[in-house]
Amino acid sequence: MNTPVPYDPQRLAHCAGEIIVNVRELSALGWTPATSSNFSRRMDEQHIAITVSGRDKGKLTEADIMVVDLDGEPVATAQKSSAETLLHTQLYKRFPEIGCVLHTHSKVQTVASRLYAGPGHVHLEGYELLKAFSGNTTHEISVELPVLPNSQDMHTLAAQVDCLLDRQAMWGYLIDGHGLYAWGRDMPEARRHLEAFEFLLGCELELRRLQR
Ligand SMILES: CSCCC(=O)C(=O)COP(=O)(O)O
Ligand SMILES: [Zn+2]
Repeated sequence: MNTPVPYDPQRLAHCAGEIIVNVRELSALGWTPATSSNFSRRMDEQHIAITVSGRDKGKLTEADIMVVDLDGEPVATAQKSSAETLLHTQLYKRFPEIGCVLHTHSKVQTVASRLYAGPGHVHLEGYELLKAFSGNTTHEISVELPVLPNSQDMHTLAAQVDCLLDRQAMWGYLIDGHGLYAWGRDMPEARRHLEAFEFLLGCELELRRLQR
């Protein structure tokens, strides 16, 4: 067994505080029902602060945030990290610039994932809000939000995500019948991307309803 690399407890307190404040707000919107969803923040090059599995995400305290290494192994704790830890660490490992990963289960995200699982992506085009995604300076672009088949095997899901990342730059993906992953360089950017996807998916669902 490898000796765990120590981390700065003050940095953990800072990251945990950021997660707690933001996730309470997301939870109040109804995006984390029934203990679903998970959240993480990069602490340094080797440590990730992430939610403990199974906790009520609307009532997070510091005791509900733990540390894992980039392989998802718990550091200096016997707690069990999110069942979906691998989907977080794969992003941190691959992209050193990623600082925050947010996963939610809103109704809009879940319904959209079911409707667009067939084509395997949601085509988002013509919206001013597309400028919310970092790197986009005009609404005259389109974004393909991938939709992956769900699996209880995180290695299967992570392999699918890796294939997508080989092909395209992206700030998030949906999992069929499950929810949305979104990320950014820090918490505000990850949150902006998450909110933009939620809003744009809501628009697409509303348009489909009106066009019926
Ligand atoms: C009750 S939700 C099922 C698991 C899930 O999808 C999720 O997001 C929460 O899992 P965690 O282990 O992170 O609590
Ligand atoms: Zn989930």
